[in-house]
Amino acid sequence: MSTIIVSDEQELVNKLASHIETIANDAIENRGKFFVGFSGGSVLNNLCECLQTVDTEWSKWVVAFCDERVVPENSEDSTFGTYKRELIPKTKLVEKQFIKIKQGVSDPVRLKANPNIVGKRLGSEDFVFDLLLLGMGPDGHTCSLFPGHPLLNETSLKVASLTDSPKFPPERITLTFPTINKARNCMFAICGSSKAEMIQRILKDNDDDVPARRVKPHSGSLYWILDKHSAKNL
Ligand SMILES: O=C1O[C@H](COP(=O)(O)O)[C@@H](O)[C@H](O)[C@H]1O
Repeated sequence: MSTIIVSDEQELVNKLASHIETIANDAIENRGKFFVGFSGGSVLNNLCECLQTVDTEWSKWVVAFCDERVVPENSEDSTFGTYKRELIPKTKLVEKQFIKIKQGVSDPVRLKANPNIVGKRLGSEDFVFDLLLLGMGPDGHTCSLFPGHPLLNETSLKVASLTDSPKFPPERITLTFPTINKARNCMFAICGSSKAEMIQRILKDNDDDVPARRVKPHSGSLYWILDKHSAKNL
């Protein structure tokens, strides 16, 4: 595991950019494509900023989501919708490179079908993400895997739906730990003192009750890029 502590958000954005560029270009050189998972929440702004400086073959990228909120694409809560508005116009990524969920589906039967659609697009049993770019909430959740939620213990589904997210909106689709922990690289980018207590519980107290602490790639690399405020208790 690598823990990288930087002085401010701008430095965090620069570090993210250089790590993403290295991992993406290595994947493209060795396997011809780069499979990456983007997160929502505050890390989305850091990613939209840093990706504009990355030097890569954009056409080789395939982008999925670590989690997505089941809301219409034009909602400001839609993770894909926000990347569509904030990132696509500023890079050479195009919409068809994104593996999206069916947006705005709210009835439980169709919602349950959504993970299958996403799961199919993620390919065969041995599908592996090259990189998951992860955030963490002040309660320690990552993706849409919340403290105490039964999905923390999911062992068979690659992608799951939930209708009881404690954070708005309640209906979401999320990668599960079996998929997350198969990734070649998992990279958290965390800013702000509201995350300091959870960072302490994860990196100092080794507290497995915190969902983000359960990100432990089996044979991949784990990075925590922290600003000095989130790292203040370490
Ligand atoms: O709801 C979500 O929250 C987490 C953390 O977001 P933050 O705004 O507290 O940084 C995010 O990683 C996840 O993708 C998102 O759907």
